[in-house]
Amino acid sequence: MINKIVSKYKAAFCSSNGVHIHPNVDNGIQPTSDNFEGGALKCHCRSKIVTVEIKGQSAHNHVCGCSKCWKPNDSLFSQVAVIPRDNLKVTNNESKLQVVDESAAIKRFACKDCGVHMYGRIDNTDHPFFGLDFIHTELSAEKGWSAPEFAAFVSSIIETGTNPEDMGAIRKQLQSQGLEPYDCLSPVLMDAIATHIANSK
Ligand SMILES: N[C@@H](CCC(=O)N[C@@H](CS)C(=O)NCC(=O)O)C(=O)O
Ligand SMILES: [Zn+2]
Ligand SMILES: [Zn+2]
Repeated sequence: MINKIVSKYKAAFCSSNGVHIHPNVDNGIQPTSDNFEGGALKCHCRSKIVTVEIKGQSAHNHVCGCSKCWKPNDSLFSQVAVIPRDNLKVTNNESKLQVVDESAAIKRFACKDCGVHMYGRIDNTDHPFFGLDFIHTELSAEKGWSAPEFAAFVSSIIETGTNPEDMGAIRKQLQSQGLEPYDCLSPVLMDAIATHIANSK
C-alpha cells in the first residue's frame, strides 16, 4: 500500500508534461472507427495468455479514477468501456481468471499471474447496468475502439495517494484533453441510473 501511494505521488510530481492520466490519453486520444467489429483482449503474461474476444464496438468509454478499476503502470486513471455481455467470450486460459472482490457489484475477473483485469460483470439483475460487461479496450491490438468521452470518479484518486492540492491541475489537464471531469459518472449515465431506479419503484 505504501509503495502504491509513493508511486502515485511520483506520478504526480515527476512528469514535466503534467501527470500520467492514462497512456491512451497522454499519447493522444485515438478516434473511434465507424463499423468497428471488435477484437481480442489479451492479458500481460508472456505465456499462457488469457484471451477474451469481443464482438462489436464498445460504448461509454471513459477514464475512471476509482480504486477498484485496473490502471496500467503509473497511470492515475483506468480506461473502461462497456459492451453487451453476450458479446464477450473468454477464448484462452480462462482457468487463470479469478474475481478480485466477490462483494463488489462489478465482479472483476483478473489474471492471477499478471494482475490485469480482463472484464467486469454484474450478476445482480436489478442493477442499472445489468447486461453490460466492463472492459479495458487498450488490452486489444485492434485500433478503432470507441474513444474515452469523460473522466469519472476523479476525486477518488486522492484515496490512492494523489495530493489534494494537485487536483485543480489534474482536472484542468483532463479538460484540456477533452475529458470533462466528474466525481461520479457523467450526467448522461447518472440520469440513466436514476431513470432505472424511478422505473423500478
Ligand atoms: N471512491 C471509491 C469509488 C468506488 C466506486 O464506486 N467505483 C464505481 C466506478 S467503477 C463503481 O461503480 N463501483 C462498483 C464496483 O466496483 O463494483 C473508490 O475509489 O474506491
Ligand atoms: Zn496474465
Ligand atoms: Zn472505477
